[in-house]
Amino acid sequence: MKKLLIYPAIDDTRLARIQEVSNQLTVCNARDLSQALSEIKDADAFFGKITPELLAAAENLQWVQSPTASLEHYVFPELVEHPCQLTNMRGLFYDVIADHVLGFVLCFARNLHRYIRQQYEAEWQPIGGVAGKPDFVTGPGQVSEVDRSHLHLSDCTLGVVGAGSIGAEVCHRAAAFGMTVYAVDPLTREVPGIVDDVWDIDRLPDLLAISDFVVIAAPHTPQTEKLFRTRQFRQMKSSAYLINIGRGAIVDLQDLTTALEQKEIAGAALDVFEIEPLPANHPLWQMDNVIITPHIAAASTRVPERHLETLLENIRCFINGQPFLTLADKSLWF
Ligand SMILES: NC(=O)c1ccc[n+]([C@@H]2O[C@H](COP(=O)([O-])OP(=O)(O)OC[C@H]3O[C@@H](n4cnc5c(N)ncnc54)[C@H](O)[C@@H]3O)[C@@H](O)[C@H]2O)c1
Ligand SMILES: O=C(O)[C@H](O)CO
Repeated sequence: MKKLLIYPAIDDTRLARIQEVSNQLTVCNARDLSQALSEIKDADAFFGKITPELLAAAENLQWVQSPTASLEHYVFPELVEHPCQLTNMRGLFYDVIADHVLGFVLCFARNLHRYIRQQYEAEWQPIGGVAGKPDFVTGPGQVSEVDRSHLHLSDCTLGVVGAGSIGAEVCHRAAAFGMTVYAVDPLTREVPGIVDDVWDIDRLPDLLAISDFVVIAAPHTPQTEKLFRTRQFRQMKSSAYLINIGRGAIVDLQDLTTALEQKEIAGAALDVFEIEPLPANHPLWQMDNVIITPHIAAASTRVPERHLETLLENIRCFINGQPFLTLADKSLWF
């Protein structure tokens, strides 16, 4: 009989669902650290927050399940060296975060974030127009400044950095809006039906140079930390927008602030930040070309059930000796 240790303890409802999975599994839901330290000795599997102390006490551990998709605060050198397999919670948020990204894209394309600010002031002012003189309607074939200030999405290119489950769904949704879509990724070579040729990450400068919207959907890894600095912003079009729903550590916050102040890029929509919460006195809060959401892009009524389903499926795989649904490479952090 295999033994699964859970620590910190989970609620009775989820525990009952786990116990239903198999009669070949003993489940221990540790109430405190001292119980976890004694129970991990003969545990085969672990779900929760593993630490160097717990890992050192384990004599038979074969599998560790992280409760999060991201692993940057989870892996440590002894875990990387340990022979156990590590699985994460990727793949749960693909649709809801892609919706969040397209919400940002639509705001920038149609200036919705700026019109909402104007609405608070009862200000009737087409963006791009002269105050008090709406010049939206011009002669046949004439394009006004107001026209130019509102993007036609099917004229736009969206570039995705990280074509995993979230990045691929962003590609699908952007293509449905008629956008041209490109992506870079170190491993994925195709987003079926949308991008035949996902470029290797060394073509990031090419992606930045052609994109009207750059979407970061990559994990925080040693390779992606501060991947976006002044140099990368300068490689982007000055009319382009940056969207980050991956991890804050991928974008240097000071360099981004400077790039926005100096109009090296047109704007940014950010769900994640190098410093969270973003300090109340940070200049980004006051910029009308910046949209800020407080790390909630994954918030959804469906995610908790998917989270549990992923855990249950990985438990089934473990018991039956099948490949895990969400195996991670411990040394790569994803
Ligand atoms: N904003 C949020 O609340 C929120 C919620 C969930 C996940 N996330 C973040 O989104 C990330 C992606 O989630 P997912 O479910 O799509 O994971 P995933 O594992 O399916 O996809 C990650 C993709 O990033 C690629 N990648 C790795 N290194 C890269 C690099 N150097 N450059 C470009 N791409 C790289 C991987 O090859 C993979 O295709 C997570 O790791 C997490 O950090 C954020
Ligand atoms: O990585 C994850 O699981 C999400 O970002 C929630 O923190």
